[in-house]
Amino acid sequence: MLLLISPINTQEAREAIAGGADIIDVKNPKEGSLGANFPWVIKNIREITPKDMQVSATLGDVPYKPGTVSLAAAGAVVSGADYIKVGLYGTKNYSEALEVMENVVKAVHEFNDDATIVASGYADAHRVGAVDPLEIPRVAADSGADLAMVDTAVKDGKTLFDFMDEEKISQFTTEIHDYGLKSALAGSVTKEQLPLLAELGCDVAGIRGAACIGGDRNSGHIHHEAVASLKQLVQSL
Ligand SMILES: O=C[C@H](O)COP(=O)(O)O
Repeated sequence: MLLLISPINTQEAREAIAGGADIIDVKNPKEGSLGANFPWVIKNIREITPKDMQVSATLGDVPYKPGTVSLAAAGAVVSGADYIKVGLYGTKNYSEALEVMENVVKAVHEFNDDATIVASGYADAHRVGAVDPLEIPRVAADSGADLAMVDTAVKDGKTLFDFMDEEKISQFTTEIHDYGLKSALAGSVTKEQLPLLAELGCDVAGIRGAACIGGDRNSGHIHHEAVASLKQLVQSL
């Protein structure tokens, strides 16, 4: 299992790199669960990140606007991201989500054929009217993406497991593996939950809160010691 850590600026990115994160996921929590950051932040973080380490960028909790979202995807790739995450927030069903993802895949591949593309749904999709998370593996596979992910849309202390039980998570990871693709799981995941995530077939664990001092994704800051302790655990699994 790989450890994806979500910094908001270069200072936090340095901490995540020093702590041994596998993927540096540039994010802007002020704009939501998968909030997008600015192109210059992505560019600056790419510049300080070792070349063999992937830099991810979230495009936001995106609306059902395939043109807008594919333009954002192109912007993220041009800014240096080689791992593109799309939060399918404003898409209500499989066909809307597929339309957005197909256009993102096309836009990303115009600039970088090797980039990794992640279709992300939300475990608590019912709270915001988004597409059912169990549709995401099919959306990822049919659109040509590389990973299917779930996160939580509302960051109010509830975790992934408050909305998806072990059986549903397993169903999600098994389906995406059957397509020959990978799974990513997030949603206020704690260090203690990492062994269970690995057991349930998680290929990439996405974390911000648990990598921050005090464990708060908004008021805290990523610290290399917290990241190193997560990484040590992940490596032992
Ligand atoms: O991509 C993963 C997210 O950054 C997870 O953030 P969180 O651990 O604060 O829910």
